[in-house]
Amino acid sequence: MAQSELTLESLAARVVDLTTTLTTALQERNSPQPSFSEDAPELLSPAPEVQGPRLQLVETLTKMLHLATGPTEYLIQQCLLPNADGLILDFLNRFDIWHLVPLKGSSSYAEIAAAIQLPEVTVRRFLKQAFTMFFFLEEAPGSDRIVHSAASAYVARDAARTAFIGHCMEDVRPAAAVGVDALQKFYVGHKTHSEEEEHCPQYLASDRGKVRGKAYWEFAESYEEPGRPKGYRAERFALAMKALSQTQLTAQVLEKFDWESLGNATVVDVGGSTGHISLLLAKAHPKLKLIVQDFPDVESSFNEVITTTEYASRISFNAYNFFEPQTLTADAYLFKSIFHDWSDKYVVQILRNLLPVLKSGVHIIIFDNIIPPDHDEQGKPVVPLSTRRLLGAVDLQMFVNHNSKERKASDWTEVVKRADSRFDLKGFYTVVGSPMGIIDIVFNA
Ligand SMILES: C[S@@+](CC[C@H](N)C(=O)[O-])C[C@H]1O[C@@H](n2cnc3c(N)ncnc32)[C@H](O)[C@@H]1O
Repeated sequence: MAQSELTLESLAARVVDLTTTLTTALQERNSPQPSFSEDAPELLSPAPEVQGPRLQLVETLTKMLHLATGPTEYLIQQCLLPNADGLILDFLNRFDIWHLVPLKGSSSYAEIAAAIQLPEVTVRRFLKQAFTMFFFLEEAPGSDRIVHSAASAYVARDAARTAFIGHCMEDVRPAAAVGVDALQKFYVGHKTHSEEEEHCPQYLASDRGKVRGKAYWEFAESYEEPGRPKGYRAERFALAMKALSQTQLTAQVLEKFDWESLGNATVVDVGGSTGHISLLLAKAHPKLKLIVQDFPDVESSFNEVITTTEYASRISFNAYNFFEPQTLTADAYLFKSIFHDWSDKYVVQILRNLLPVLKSGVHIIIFDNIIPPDHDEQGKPVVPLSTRRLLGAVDLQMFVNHNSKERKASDWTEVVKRADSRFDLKGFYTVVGSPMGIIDIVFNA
């Protein structure tokens, strides 16, 4: 049905159908149903029979909400809510309210205010807005005591999630605020989009009154402020990547490549950060040896994550700058969430830096977002609205932070072939419910 023909009633009927399909699929798998409570399931089953109707339900409800809201209220909301939502999320995270309310317990407004040395009246004002975002709630309406909601408990349970919020609120938000300034300064009057890294909002953003003026990675490594160690933003970013992985069916996507077919193989995880992807591979494939490459400063965080695990003997660290020629010989090179940080010009350089060590048959495995087409040949949307919105947001975040972009299958083919015609694209593999996919490339000398 065309969007213009949708009515509240037709949407409501579809909501009922999809709700039945989803709850039945969960029951059949003995999976818990979603709930508002602190111990709500963090992620519904990854099975396509669950993820398919779940995403369609979210889309149908979103459309229904849009109709019920109407254009007047919608515009007011769009102008006011993003600023307020960002402010609240930044407040909850920087003052670590997540841990001032105990899981399975409660805290009073006065206790929270005393712990963060803010006036109680201010804390009440900010928390009141947080409740409307489903973060925390009063123990009972009007109560003086605060308890966790499903969403706030989810954040409190894992430091990677607060790291992800910190990255989005403190690294990206100031740059997004000057995104249009960057368009006006660097892009107006040009026919093509610049491939230069310094033409991104990150360069114009400021922190505590000081303009950044440098690339994100350099900024994250070198930034200091009173009370925080130099480079804390880089360490936080590494942890944030772990949180993002938890939401993208990472293990399922990773297994779309037949790792067992490599036999007793060495895999280099280029830009592998603290090694959390290599850890997944080491657990699932005992014959693999993994080498994580990243900036030298990442090694201490890598050691914290990997050395205490039983897989440490098969995962090592190698300090390497991927803008230098590769020196390690391996059976496969994995690039997980690397290339979306770079415009085509730089992707080509990074791929060409593999050439000195490549032999025929070596795999280059790109694990990254693969943007689906907007519509099929009949004009029907290919992916649900919520996925399109999130992918669009990630794409813009790449512009804001790096002047890079997310890529469709045809963009991937084009940039890989631009790097070297001997890179043979064997296939694109995706999983329902994840924006990410595997691109398998084999080098043909
Ligand atoms: C988006 S993160 C991806 C990390 C990891 N592969 C994952 O998926 O979680 C990009 C990584 O590339 C690393 N990186 C950026 N520039 C690099 C360079 N020139 N040489 C080596 N690593 C680099 C960063 O330190 C970071 O760990």
